[in-house]
Amino acid sequence: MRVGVIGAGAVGGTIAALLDRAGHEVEVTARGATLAAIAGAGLHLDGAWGEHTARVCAAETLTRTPEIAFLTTKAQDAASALAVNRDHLEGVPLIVVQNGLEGLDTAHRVLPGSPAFGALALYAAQNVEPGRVTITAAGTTVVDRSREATALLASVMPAQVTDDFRGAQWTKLVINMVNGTPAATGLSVQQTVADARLRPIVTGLIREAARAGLAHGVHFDTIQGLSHTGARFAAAAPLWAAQVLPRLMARRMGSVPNLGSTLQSLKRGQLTEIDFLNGAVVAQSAEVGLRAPVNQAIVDAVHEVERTRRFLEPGELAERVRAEQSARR
Ligand SMILES: NC(=O)C1=CN([C@@H]2O[C@H](COP(=O)(O)OP(=O)(O)OC[C@H]3O[C@@H](n4cnc5c(N)ncnc54)[C@H](OP(=O)(O)O)[C@@H]3O)[C@@H](O)[C@H]2O)C=CC1
Ligand SMILES: CC(C)(CO)C(=O)C(=O)O
Repeated sequence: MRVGVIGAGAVGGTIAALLDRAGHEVEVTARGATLAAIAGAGLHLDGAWGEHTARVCAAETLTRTPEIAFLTTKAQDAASALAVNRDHLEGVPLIVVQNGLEGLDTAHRVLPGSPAFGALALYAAQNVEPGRVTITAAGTTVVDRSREATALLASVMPAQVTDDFRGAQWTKLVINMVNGTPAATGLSVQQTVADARLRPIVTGLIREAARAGLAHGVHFDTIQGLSHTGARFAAAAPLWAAQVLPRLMARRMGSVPNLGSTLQSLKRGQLTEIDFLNGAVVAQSAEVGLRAPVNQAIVDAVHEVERTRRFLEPGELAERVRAEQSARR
């Protein structure tokens, strides 16, 4: 199949390399150092799904019209990345592999004539350097309704379809509550969950996300072991008891340190997706009259790190969270 991948970073690089290995005709879009690396030495994948160097076509924008396309940029780049590829994406099935709640709406807005489906990656991919990606933890991809896209992905990696993408998106948003604390501190997900000062923060983030979803009437689709019952537990249980949830999430990631995709952006000197993750929890909470001070404190902390390039010490972050909680009481 002719496949287009918009944004050959960690997730896009993984999808492109695995589909190339399976014999598909893959074209990726990339820019700067990533484009130069892929054009020169190919796209290199290693880790949980084996090693492969994909000699894929690479350009700043698509040069031909694919039969199916994947959008794999960070959420803040989605609209502009789609717009510059509009000529080759009109009418083409588009799979938006993105965290947060907005990717699919963005695709519908920018490309109203293209059938768009969401997808949620539950593996951990690290863009170790331009054109080189390592899978640090295997996991499935949950795909919104499209049997065609699910079959294509399932031929190269674990993938499953869901008919309740909104419920799955919210469950994934809850899972992504593990991203912010590493981005604020520079530590891995496993380290933040192991730290007695940071684990209550991660738990508080999860709790606020679960409460917001429930208040919006979301039925959380079960993914990666987190079910609607689990989300209700996260929302209602005392903080000490709910700490089992981040522990389970971290355990699923295995022993290879997982930075999470948000910290990876900071390590490359880029802005993050934090407004689309913890920022989404703050916004969704406000819509239903709830407060989300832990998420607000993390959004502020990560924006500070974006500006100053200085990670916060765990105790310092815990103090910021406490201050935000008492200010909003
Ligand atoms: N990494 C992971 O383990 C997981 C990530 N996700 C989600 O998947 C999505 C993608 O994340 P991830 O792969 O980590 O992100 P990356 O930052 O690694 O990759 C995104 C890539 O898109 C490129 N890009 C952005 N705009 C354009 C454009 N206009 N044209 C061409 N390329 C562009 C970026 O280039 P540049 O560097 O030049 O900006 C970058 O290489 C996010 O929503 C993330 O939350 C979900 C599950 C796991
Ligand atoms: C599931 C997880 C946490 C994997 O790293 C992810 O979605 C991310 O890093 O954005």
